[in-house]
Amino acid sequence: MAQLTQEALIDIRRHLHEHPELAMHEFTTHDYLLATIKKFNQQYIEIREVKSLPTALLVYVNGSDPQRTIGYRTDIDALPVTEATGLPFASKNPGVMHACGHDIHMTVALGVLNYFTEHQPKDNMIFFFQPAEESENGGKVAYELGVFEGKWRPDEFYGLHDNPDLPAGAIGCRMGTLFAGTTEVNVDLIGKSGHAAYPQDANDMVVAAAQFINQVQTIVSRSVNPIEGGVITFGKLDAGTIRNVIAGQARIEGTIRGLTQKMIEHIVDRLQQVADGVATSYGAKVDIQFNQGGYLPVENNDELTRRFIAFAKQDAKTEFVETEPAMTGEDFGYLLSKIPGTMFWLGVDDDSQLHSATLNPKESSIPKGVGSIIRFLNYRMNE
Ligand SMILES: CC(=O)N[C@@H](CCC[C@H](N)C(=O)O)C(=O)O
Repeated sequence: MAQLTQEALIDIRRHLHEHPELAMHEFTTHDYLLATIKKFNQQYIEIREVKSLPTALLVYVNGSDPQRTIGYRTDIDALPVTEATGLPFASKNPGVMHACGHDIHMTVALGVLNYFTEHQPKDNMIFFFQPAEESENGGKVAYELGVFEGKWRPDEFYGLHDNPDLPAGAIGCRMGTLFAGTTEVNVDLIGKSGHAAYPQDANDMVVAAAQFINQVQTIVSRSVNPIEGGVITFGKLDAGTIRNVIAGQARIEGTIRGLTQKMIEHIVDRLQQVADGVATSYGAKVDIQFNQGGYLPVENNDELTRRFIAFAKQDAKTEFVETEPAMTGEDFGYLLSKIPGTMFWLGVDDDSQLHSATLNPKESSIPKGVGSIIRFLNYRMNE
């Protein structure tokens, strides 16, 4: 196959968009990526599958005169969101949608890989198609399985995330922290169910959950330095079965965000205190669990990011935007804690936010993103 045209890239993106799959279940996505890559020029590449992480895919590109190995990562999973875009290529998997733009990420990665299969790079390259970014931290899982050992360990790692607030195709980046660290929180409240008419004989966990949620609202407003900021969002609450039975149990699921590990730990401590307080005042069992997994703050490496930004600013065809840190999380933070690198934004110009059922990234961002990344990588390899 020759170099992919813009039309071919759009077809790829639409196919991926139509067939989204949840974290660690990206089997048809994996097969489609593999089939697509097998159509590329195989002369310089080696494709690798990982038995213990079956939806992951890696591709090694042999450089012509390698000084280093450059890694490029894309995530491949989708979200449990019911698509409401009305697009002709909307999701065919009910209740699942590429609502975070990973279809765009994969297409850009394929575009860049395809270019380097046609134009042998100077340095070696590794393309990592990573499962499970939205949950289950596929990047950390891969690292801990030893996927990046030996020649498969990049010296430096790059990856992008789409950004609806930036113009289509623009590249956004910053020195230091790009994304927050996140920690998942699950709270189980256990009291005693009973008849709606006899509250004195029951222990109502709807009321306890409401109290817990209300009290938590004071953590960020009263216990967090406003200059540093933090987020606690509960996206899910389950309690009770019917209007006239007092709920003996409730479950709350949420996520914490902070730009430093210290802030995350501070919020975790305060949540534990609020949970203990609600347990005491309601005579309930409140079990709170935290899981950070690989969602460490995304810390861009100074030297590599300075070079990346310098390139983007002077490249006439790249529109560069210096961005603020964002409270979105990314398990690329874990990989960047092990291997130096840079994460950056690709603008996709849309009114809908990430994780929204109406997210509709502008496809013109794809060829622009592919072009900017190829030019950056060639600059990096040849400076
Ligand atoms: C880019 C993006 O939206 N990433 C996710 C990462 C989720 C991390 C974890 N599962 C959590 O919910 O805390 C995000 O929600 O920011």
